[in-house]
Amino acid sequence: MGAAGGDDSSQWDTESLGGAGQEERIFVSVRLRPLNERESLRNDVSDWGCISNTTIIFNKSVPERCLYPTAYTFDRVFGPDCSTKKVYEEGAKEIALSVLDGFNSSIFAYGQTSSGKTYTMRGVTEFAIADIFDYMQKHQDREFVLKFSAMEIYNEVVRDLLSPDHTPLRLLDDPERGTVVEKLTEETLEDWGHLQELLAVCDAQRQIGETSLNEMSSRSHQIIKLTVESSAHEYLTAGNTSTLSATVNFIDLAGSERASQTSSAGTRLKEGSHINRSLLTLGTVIRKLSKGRIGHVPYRDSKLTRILQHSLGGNARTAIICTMSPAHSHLEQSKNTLLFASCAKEVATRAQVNVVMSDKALVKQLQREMARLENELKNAGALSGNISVSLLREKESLIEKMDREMKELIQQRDLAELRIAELLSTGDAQASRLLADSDKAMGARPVKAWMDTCSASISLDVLDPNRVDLDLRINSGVDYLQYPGSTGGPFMYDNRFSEHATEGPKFKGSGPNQVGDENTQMDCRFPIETETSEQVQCGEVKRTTTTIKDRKDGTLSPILEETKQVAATAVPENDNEQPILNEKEKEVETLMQKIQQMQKAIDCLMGFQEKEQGSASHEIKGSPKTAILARSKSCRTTLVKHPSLDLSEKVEEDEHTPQSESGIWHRSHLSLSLPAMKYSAQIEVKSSPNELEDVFSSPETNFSPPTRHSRKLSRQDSRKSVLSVATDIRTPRTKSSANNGGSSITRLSISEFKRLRREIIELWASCSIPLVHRTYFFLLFKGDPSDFIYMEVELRRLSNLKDLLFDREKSTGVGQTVTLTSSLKALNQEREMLSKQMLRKFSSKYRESLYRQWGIDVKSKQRRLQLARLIWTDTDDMAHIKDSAEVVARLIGFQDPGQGPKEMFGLSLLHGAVPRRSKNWISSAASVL
Ligand SMILES: Nc1ncnc2c1ncn2[C@@H]1O[C@H](COP(=O)(O)OP(=O)(O)OP(=O)(O)O)[C@@H](O)[C@H]1O
Repeated sequence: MGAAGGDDSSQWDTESLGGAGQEERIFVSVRLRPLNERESLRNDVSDWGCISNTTIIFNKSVPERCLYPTAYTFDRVFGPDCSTKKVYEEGAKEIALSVLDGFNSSIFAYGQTSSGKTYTMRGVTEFAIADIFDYMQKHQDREFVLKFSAMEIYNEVVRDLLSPDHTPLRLLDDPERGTVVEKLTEETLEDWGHLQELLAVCDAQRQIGETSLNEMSSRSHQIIKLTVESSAHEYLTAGNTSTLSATVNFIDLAGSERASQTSSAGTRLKEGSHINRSLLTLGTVIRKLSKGRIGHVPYRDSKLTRILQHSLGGNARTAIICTMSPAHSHLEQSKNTLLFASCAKEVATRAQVNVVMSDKALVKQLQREMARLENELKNAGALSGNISVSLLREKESLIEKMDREMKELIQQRDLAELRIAELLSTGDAQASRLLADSDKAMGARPVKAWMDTCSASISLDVLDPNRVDLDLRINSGVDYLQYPGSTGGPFMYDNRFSEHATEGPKFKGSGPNQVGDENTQMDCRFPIETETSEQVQCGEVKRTTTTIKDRKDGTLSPILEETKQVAATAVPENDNEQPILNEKEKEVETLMQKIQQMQKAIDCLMGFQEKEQGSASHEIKGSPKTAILARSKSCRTTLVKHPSLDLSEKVEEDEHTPQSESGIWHRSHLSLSLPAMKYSAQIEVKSSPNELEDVFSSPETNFSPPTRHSRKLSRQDSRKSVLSVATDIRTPRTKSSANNGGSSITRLSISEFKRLRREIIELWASCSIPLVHRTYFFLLFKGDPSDFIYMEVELRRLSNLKDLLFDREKSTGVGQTVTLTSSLKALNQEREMLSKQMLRKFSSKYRESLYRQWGIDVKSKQRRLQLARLIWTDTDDMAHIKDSAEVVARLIGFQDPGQGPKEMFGLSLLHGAVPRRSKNWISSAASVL
């Protein structure tokens, strides 16, 4: 251990000391005193010897040696011949003088009674204080203040050794300084002489008693505290200096003793008991600390450990000098001392420089700190303001740029879609030519007449841009070829032949085509040529399962019969046409891929824009995002209104066979992939009016369900437009024949529509949604492409509402607290209201018919209420739902629900909400979502 405080260059350089907050082990040394006169007289032998500066060994001549370790190593070991000066220099000085650097420090003397603790500590204390005086002498640039105090802990009572008053002192817990002794006398040490006086007072005051082992046995623990405060003169005059303040403790513990050895009794015995108990606590604390502070450290179990808490593993540098008697008679006590020393050397402390600031300096420093913080705040504010403004501008320009790009992409996509439609629509010419060529080759009839009866439409599924639904229809009246598609999905290849048509397409049959055969495998190819003649395009209807139906009378129509024959004949492929076809396929593929890429970019841009604009709530997750490009190339309508056609009902009956009973509505699904392509052609685009017939018409009741509102969503909302573009492109030929009635608008996936509607209906029931809302929604949305958006929104709103209802009472954000119970209650009230309306709105005759229809006894009590409570209850029965909607619609007066636009479905789902129109149904819906 080197001398601390002696090196001027490092006195005030706390960092160079490396002790600021750094962990440091307790410095443990052992001092072995010589056998004293008494021991020598007893012919006691010395059991211990020091073999080096750090190792003490047990005397091998003693038989018990085998029971104990024979060698102990410590930071320093001092033999019997070592002077106290050396013990101080090498075992305590550095620690003691670190007080001059602002570190608290403690020097302990621990050992059995009469082992030389007092002898050692007296010397160490004097040497240390002498060095401190010396240091002060050498550092006139600083002003030092030494404060001396002393106390003893006698029989677990703290006493002031500098005061004649032996009143026990209280221990106080100070949050900063730890345990402090209240009213402890503190003398400012003036000089060496003063120190000697004070030490003498302490000696005089300390409890000393005679035991058989020590004539002057210390019966108490003595703690001498020397607090060193220092500050530089130059700063003192400026009034803003900080002061280093630290305390060094010189602790002379009472010695552990055996009553049998000390022959103590009475007072001595009691003293010894307290001494041993407090030393036991000290040993426990040291042992616990040596194991890494695991668990509770019982500092408060004794006043000694409580007062010395900081010195034992806290903010202090600590050195322990363990004193030992070498006498064989004290072997047991010596071993205990060495055991204690072994534990102590494992204990770590964490000393920090203690700086005390003067009030003036403190005020000045606080002012500086405040100014600095204010400055930082200003800078931060200015910086963040600048950042916010620039960030905002950046985002705005980004949004504008994205908007432009998005519009461009949408335009390109639309053009691409139109291009494909154009290619396909003009394909009939090519098809006619090729078919005619083929027919000529096989002596068949010209195909032009047949082609005039054909229709084709193409549907682009934006959700799955790889898919293009090609809808080819050949009208035939009652006879038809039906291509349900390999999967039986909703998109079917529609192929109807006109009764009067004389020609049909060429089929390359791959299986037997017997009259009346069903599920015949056929390979059907439709070569299509572009009108622009820029490139040749080919659409190919892949291998499909063909169902051939007879006339009612069991005979085949001529065209059907001929077609079947043609199909069975299997025209050989024209090798010359194949490259052309491939080229066309490639172009279509290129177009489709371009569309796909553009759509992705649009979606990406819009998604990002919404995110940027904080309008993510408008996003409709899981939306089918299906865009339709339906194009008729037929001179006749391809979707003929049939009196018995109720598509929605048919769909309900069989999801996997989307063909009408009459079989006049079929589609074929054609999937094509197209690479990117740039378009510049200007193609006239015209939107067709929505001409779908009301699939919910109810002939029995003459009820007029809502007519279609405009299916076309505003282009102002580009997202909406992307989601629900429904464009019908007609060639002049189509236009000229449009008045034949019907429409070529292609419906979206009916199974998807059904799935959504079913989910919605179930959620209506789960959430006890008002029947009026259900009715209006049910009647207004029937599967039109644009309906999907509304349905997705409705589904999402309902899902969220269900989460709310089934979770716990939550505010809906509209000032209402909705629970499942309250919804149900409101629903019951609505049913009661409807039952009352029945009396006013329905004639008794009609009511009776309703009772009978709904299986209610016409003479039973509360018949109207029964009916009101029956409607909208069976979510699985679509007929029930439809009838329920009809009843409610009549009661509420939805005579022309079509006047109520779809936009009204931004209204609240909650009971009591008055249906109203919303200017922006999406934002309204978003508020609920
Ligand atoms: N290293 C030493 N060299 C010579 N004499 C010593 C040494 N250590 C102690 N002594 C003597 O041994 C006797 C007991 O010493 P001291 O009183 O310091 O023991 P102690 O540990 O303080 O005992 P207690 O715990 O009973 O107070 C004293 O007379 C002292 O002078």
